[in-house]
Amino acid sequence: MGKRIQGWEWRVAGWAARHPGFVAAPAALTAGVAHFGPVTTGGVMAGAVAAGVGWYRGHPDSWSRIAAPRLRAVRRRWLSRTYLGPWWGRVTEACNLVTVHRTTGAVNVPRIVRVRSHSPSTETVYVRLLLGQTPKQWEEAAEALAVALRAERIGIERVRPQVIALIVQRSEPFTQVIIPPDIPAEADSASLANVYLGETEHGGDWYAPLIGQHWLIAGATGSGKNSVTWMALRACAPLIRDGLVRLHVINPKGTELNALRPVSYRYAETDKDIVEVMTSFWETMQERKRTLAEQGRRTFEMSRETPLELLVIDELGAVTGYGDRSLTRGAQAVLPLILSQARALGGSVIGALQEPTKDVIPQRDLFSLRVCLRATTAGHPDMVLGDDMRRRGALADEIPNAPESAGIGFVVKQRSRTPLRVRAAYCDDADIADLVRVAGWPHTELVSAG
Ligand SMILES: Nc1ncnc2c1ncn2[C@@H]1O[C@H](COP(=O)(O)OP(=O)(O)OP(=O)(O)O)[C@@H](O)[C@H]1O
Repeated sequence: MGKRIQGWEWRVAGWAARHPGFVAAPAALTAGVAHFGPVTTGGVMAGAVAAGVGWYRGHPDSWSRIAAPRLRAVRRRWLSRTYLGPWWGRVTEACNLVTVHRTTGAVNVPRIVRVRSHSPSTETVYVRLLLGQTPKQWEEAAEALAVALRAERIGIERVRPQVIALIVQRSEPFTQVIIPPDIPAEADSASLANVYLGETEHGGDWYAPLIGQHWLIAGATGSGKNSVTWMALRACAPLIRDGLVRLHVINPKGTELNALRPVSYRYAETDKDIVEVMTSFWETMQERKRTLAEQGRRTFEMSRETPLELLVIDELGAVTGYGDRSLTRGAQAVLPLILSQARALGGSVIGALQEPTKDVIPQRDLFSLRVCLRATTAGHPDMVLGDDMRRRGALADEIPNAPESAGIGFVVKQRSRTPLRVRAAYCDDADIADLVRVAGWPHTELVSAG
């Protein structure tokens, strides 16, 4: 007893039940030809193809959102050998992802439930776990799987208790610099609830809220950290002009961001000025707390009386960690307070960082958007994005150190805790000048420190 395995006809029937399209399509075709004749059936099929072409030409956006992922998935699933039974069986066996029945000796291969391909460079393969398997086992095998499937990298995501998704990155999705859209002539607070930053690996736009949020951008030198900051400031430009956003800029290196000096409410480069600007930022927040209490309001609303106070810190590491003691002591006295309390009061922080070590970012979780651009060591992605993020695919340390890869990095999709590859749009000098022009006119109340 116990040596028998299921007959092949049952397995075929099971497969057909799981893939009804393979039975339904030939059946419908045969029935169509028998019933209406080959000409009519051919005509209907040609009509369907023409409708598809019409959709593709007429509404490319909805086509790429709805039809393309499915069609690409069909091609990947059935027309390349990668996910076909025999090869998939070999790959999973070689990566120790099959189980063997103790008595029958039958090899159980994890089943592919569905394939979707949201962008030409990636596909998401939904796999049903075998009894006794854990997603962790797949995470550990991700690197071997990537080699076997000839992918650049594979990320694992838990979908529901027994189903995981393999996010298979075949090639680099970002081969071109992303040009930023025009600065809006008019803007309202809604535009800061959804700031355009660039593109995601799925070919969609990358947005993040800024109001009531803090952002942390980590990346080695030359990784393009400032692009994210510039994109935020582009969204703010008309609001800065209208007095609805006030910029507090801390620029210890005195580079690039010094273009913001004319449009900053407060600007600092030297240690003394930096401490002063940060302290006064905190005082403004305390003042705001009193104002809101007097007005009997519990939440902040952006207005000329209570503008969004935006603190931009280039080189957060120098300010909180390895700078002069007078600087770091002063900064450490107020920054934790700002990070923990300013959000509700209309204060946001954007901090850029080169070396994301623990002492430099003690309050990582207070930053709601964390971007990890090219990193110099394998430990950095997890330090910025959270535990296990590198293993799940945030291979920021493998982004090539080349200008062609600048602005590429990872964020974490909060709901699924999965890394998402993104690329920030690139503002060149002319774009920055444009931003300063829009934000500066007719700015009148400048108070610059330093
Ligand atoms: N988003 C981007 N897309 C394409 N190229 C970019 C992008 N951002 C930056 N670059 C290119 O990469 C180069 C380096 O960028 P940049 O000096 O701004 O990086 P950084 O991380 O801010 O550097 P640092 O830490 O040294 O200030 C730029 O000269 C530019 O050519």
